[in-house]
Amino acid sequence: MRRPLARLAAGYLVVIALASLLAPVIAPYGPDDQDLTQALSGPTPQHWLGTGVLGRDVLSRLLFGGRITLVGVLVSSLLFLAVGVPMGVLAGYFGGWIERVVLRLADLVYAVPVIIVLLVVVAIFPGNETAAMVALGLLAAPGLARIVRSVARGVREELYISAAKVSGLRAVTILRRHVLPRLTGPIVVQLSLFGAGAVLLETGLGFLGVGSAQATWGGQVSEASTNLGTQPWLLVPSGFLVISFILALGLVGDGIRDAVADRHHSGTHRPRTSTVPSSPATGKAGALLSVRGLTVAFPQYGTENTVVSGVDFDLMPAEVLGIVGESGCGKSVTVQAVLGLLRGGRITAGSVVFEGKDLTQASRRELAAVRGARIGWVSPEPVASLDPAFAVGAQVAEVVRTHRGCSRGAARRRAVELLELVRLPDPAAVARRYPHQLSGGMAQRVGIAAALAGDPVLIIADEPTTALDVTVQAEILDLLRDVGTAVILVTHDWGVLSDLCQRALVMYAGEIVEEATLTELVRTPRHPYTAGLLMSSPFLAVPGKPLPAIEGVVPAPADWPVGCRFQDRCRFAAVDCATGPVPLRPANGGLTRCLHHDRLRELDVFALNSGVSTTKPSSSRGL
Ligand SMILES: Nc1ncnc2c1ncn2[C@@H]1O[C@H](COP(=O)(O)OP(=O)(O)OP(=O)(O)O)[C@@H](O)[C@H]1O
Repeated sequence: MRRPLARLAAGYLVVIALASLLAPVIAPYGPDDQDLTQALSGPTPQHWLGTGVLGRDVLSRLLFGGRITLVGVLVSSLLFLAVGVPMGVLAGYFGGWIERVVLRLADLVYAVPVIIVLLVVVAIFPGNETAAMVALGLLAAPGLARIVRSVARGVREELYISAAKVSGLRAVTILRRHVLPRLTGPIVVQLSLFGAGAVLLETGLGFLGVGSAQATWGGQVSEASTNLGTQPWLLVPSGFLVISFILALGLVGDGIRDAVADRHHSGTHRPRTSTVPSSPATGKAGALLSVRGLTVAFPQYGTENTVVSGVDFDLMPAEVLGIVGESGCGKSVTVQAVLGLLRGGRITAGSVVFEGKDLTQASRRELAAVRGARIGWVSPEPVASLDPAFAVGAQVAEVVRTHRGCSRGAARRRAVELLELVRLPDPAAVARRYPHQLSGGMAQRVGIAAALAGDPVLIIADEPTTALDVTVQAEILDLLRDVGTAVILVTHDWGVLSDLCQRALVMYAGEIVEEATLTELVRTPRHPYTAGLLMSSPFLAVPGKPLPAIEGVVPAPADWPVGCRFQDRCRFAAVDCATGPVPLRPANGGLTRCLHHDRLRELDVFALNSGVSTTKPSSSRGL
């Protein structure tokens, strides 16, 4: 309802449907009332939309005609849905022989010329348009099944479906709760396309003179076309009605599709923003980005599961900030929330103030203007983040054009400049290559070039070097250091962190447990989790000694304990750690969420670090 065009179109469809329904009450004449003295009159005070060849009132015939046309469209659309959706969902979700049968059936139906079948049907049931519409719905359903099947197949692979299966949910429940809602968008779009096609087909049958003998929209178009020479006006009312109806169906379909997409993909930002209470706390003066109280939840079995809670941090211009932690601690979700890229989840509280504007309150358009232009994104999977169907130069040029609005030629030249900037040898030749012709390191450079295309002031890089070998890693890190923008670097690798970052946040179980400059963090960790991470880093391994590991695993969001979330894995845990939430408090020049950080001096990591400089020697990366 927030989309004005879709709302207008929906209102128009409702008016047309109501007017058709109330035709016996509101039509000025009966559909077949004749007045031969007024034949082909054009608009007059008695006949607002003119009359046909037998002097029948055009407005009345269109109103009555709507009843037959719309019922036909409704019947065929219901059949289209009732047959196509279950076929597609079952084929996509269960696969196997069901899928094979559905696909073969769809192939078979595709091979049948629809219009011939419909002509046969109207020949068998003369003048019965509903029979033709039933046939149309049945013939189009396998096409819908094919589309639904491919989307359902994608959804089937999602981890949460596996989790739902593992947790014993019945297939019907999984299909109803988890699969069907994700299919709404494509189904609505297909339905609006089909509805438009059905109206056109009904009009076509009327035009061919094989439709209903009663007044229909198609019949009106047919009558108008045979009298085009004597009364061209006659085509205006029926033509306008058919065209505007189809247009309105398309707009409503697109509106619903976008609304569904918002809910499932980026609803985080726009429609729900009014429900997000902004944190009263303001950011640090001069900060480029200030995140306060950021809390993110994902839907799970009818409720919402908070996976990141109360994240606060500031990023100054040109600062390089690291976010470190084990897998599943919430690093990626945090940066995705900053970018408004949460898929399926939403921000339930907090603010993300970037250049003075709270992105959680920004409209989709405002967000699109920030993403790519002011904030660049470097993906963890360089090759997968490039479209295999296009040369990489064209892909970078596309981003340049989007943000600069320049000509194609200028965008191509800038793309080559950017490829040169990221130190790709022979950038003009690389620009012509496709992603599969690049190594991982080259693809990541192209990814960085694309991130730089809008001249951003901040680059968010989520595990940018994980998929690369060590020497290429070093080159990519050098590149990120030299781009001159602020950088948020998500990593679980202390080497990468110490190579690039001035300051780091340590995340554990969805919250920041420590924040400090990198030197401080490494020399004197303020949280046992940081100390554990450091001690288990291969960079600090002592030859001949087993690498210490933190016992246990990160608790799943649903199992976060009351109080300190690290308590179950912590050797310093005491009674007070479990009594209530532990706030992030200043300690030794940084921030910690540990009540007993003083006891960390008992750990080996201090001994290991004494005398270790974080200014790395040029021959080795990291600590
Ligand atoms: N789409 C999703 N739906 C439901 N839960 C999700 C989704 N994405 C992430 N989560 C949950 O959010 C939590 C944080 O995940 P996140 O990916 O941010 O961790 P991470 O620290 O970046 O780990 P990694 O280094 O493995 O990416 C995890 O418990 C994860 O299961």
